Amino acid sequence: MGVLDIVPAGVLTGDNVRKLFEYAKEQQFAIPAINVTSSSTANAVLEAARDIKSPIIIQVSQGGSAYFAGKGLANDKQQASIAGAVAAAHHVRILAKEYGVPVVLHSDHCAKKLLPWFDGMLKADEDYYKVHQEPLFSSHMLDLSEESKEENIETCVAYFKRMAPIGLWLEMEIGITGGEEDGVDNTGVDSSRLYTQPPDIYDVHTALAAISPNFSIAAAFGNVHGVYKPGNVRLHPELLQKHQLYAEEKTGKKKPLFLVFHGGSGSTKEEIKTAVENGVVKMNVDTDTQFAYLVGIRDFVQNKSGYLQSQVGNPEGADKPNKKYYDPRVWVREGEKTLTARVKEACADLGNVNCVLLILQDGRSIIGVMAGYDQKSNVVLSDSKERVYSADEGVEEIPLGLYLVKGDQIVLIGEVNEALDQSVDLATIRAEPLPPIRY
Ligand SMILES: O=C(CO)COP(=O)(O)O
Ligand SMILES: O=C[C@H](O)COP(=O)(O)O
Ligand SMILES: [Zn+2]
Ligand SMILES: [Zn+2]
Repeated sequence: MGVLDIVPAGVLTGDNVRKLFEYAKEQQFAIPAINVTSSSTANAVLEAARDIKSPIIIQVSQGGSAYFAGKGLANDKQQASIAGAVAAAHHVRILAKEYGVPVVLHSDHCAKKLLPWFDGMLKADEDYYKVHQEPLFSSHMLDLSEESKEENIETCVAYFKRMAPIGLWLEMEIGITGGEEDGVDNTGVDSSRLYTQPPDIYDVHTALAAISPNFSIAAAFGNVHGVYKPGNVRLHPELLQKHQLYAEEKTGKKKPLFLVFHGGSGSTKEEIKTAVENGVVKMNVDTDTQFAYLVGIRDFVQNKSGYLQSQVGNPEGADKPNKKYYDPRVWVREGEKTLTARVKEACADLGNVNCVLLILQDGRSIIGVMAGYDQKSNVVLSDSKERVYSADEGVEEIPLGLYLVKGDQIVLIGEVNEALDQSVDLATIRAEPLPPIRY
């Protein structure tokens, strides 16, 4: 049974969102939530999900929404953030079905001072509901964690009463995510506030469960936005088990909480695994995917420098045109490929892969991601480049194995007898010199 037996492809709303998260909790995997800021980044995320046949969460922050609308627009009343979020939502709604994967369409942190942005999105959801009997978005986050617990819960309850009847999921935050988020600088916050206590979580659960089961809690366990030098961030995902046990004792239900992991970038595979074991169903990743998007473009600009200095004239001749190098569809595409690869890695870390996935890497350097699906006759392998290799296209069954992506070619390095989801340290298996490290 796969995820498409549980929920349909396309943007999910209402009980389908809960069904997906319930399935994830049961099966002990989580879904990455990737911040997008443009159609290009949104498409690259959808492409990753499509390649590995996995559900995905696409989210926009308040600043990301304004960027989606265009930085040239005024945003003094959150009008650009509202319009940008709505535009992003329609874009994702139209394309999610084409990519054929379930998508949770979400808005990220909304602090008290940004509530006009939230109000604008909620109005768009209500208007959409009148026509389509479902909201525009799947879910929204409220982040009143800077305020008192009472005010935080009260605000969430008031909004949730409006959201639940139209099929919107609510994510709320209690305890503070360190680092920076839109207009809120939590870099100097007292470290005790970075770890939420079980009774506080349970108070949230009690207040929201009285309205609807469709909500999740971003509990702080030392999470920080951004990536810093090792040792700066002390993540304690094992604390999440205490929240589950506390709520379990009170409610009599096993692992009753849907938990959200903020600040996913830079986390170790072990930390991620522990979080998922303790009921995390969503992990936010922004900083690492921002960097991944840069890498492909950076490398292209560096490697093709001689072709990018003028419209005409390159190392092959003074009269050679360079259009096929400076066309944004060429160089932006390189960023999309490296972003797609990083999203697949996040999916693999979270166990959110409905096929065989091989990540070829040297330490933290990804040099290729292979997604495959082998049902004997129907092999599909993607090298996270343009092509998807499939049996239908006349490519014969491709054995499961360790592959090296070399230019447009995929080279089999070694066969593997059983399906596996794993990262492969190329240094231990390579039979030939490493290609240039791309990541
Ligand atoms: O939590 C996040 C967005 O809400 C993302 O955090 P990172 O940028 O640290 O991945
Ligand atoms: O809040 C965390 C997310 O990474 C959003 O970031 P942003 O506000 O820079 O868009
Ligand atoms: Zn916060
Ligand atoms: Zn966050």
